[in-house]
Amino acid sequence: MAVALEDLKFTLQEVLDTFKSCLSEHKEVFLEHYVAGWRGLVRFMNCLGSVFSFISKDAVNKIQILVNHLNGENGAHYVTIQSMVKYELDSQLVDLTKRGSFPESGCRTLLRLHRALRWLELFLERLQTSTEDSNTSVMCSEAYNESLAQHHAWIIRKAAGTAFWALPGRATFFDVMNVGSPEQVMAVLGDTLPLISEVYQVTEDLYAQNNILELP
Ligand SMILES: CCCCCCCCCCCCC/C=C/[C@@H](O)[C@H](COP(=O)(O)O)NC(=O)CCCCCCCCCCCCCCC
Repeated sequence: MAVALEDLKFTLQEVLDTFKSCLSEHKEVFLEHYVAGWRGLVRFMNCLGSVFSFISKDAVNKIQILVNHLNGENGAHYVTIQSMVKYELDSQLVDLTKRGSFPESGCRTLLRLHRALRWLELFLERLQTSTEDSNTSVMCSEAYNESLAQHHAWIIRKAAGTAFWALPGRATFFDVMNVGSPEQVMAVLGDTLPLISEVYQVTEDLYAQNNILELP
């Protein structure tokens, strides 16, 4: 029952709001909220059709790895992304140069979602400046080519590129977002984009400082 009610009041606004609660006043990123934000995004993507299920499967898999860390016996080290990075690096729990003993480290797993967050940022920026006749598939693939694609093998790029053509048009896309009129969609985007960008940038800086932006 609780789940059904939650589904009923689902709107993209809430998902985007979750990203707002990610940052502490000291600019630490709470992993629990970060993961909750991703859960919501995946839920949204699932509403767009089954051609995206290979993408959501991978995202769900990665979300689950992080949740397992959070709920595991060392969960206290996983409260923020900052504490996770410190803990895993100090304890040598990360494969730094090639895949080996730690294929499910929090650091490498989160890095994949982090790169996808850049795609989201670029895509939402495009949506925000789009007009009625803008093409969502084009916006999506441009955002992808500028971000995630650079980290994907060609077979994945090909599959992703094909899926993007199945995206609904802008009007339907806005309906699925379920935040109201196009003007309200724009307002939500205007509110939220800076926060997503900030979460992205804080994470990017942290990974750069620790030299872990290219984890295998
Ligand atoms: C709205 C349409 C959704 C477009 C989604 C764009 C992202 C396309 C990503 C294609 C990933 C294909 C699946 C496989 C990926 C993995 O190979 C690859 C590498 O992992 P590995 O190092 O463990 O092997 N994984 C990844 O890069 C992580 C991908 C995570 C993708 C999450 C995408 C969530 C999208 C949420 C859409 C929400 C839209 C909201 C708009 C208002």
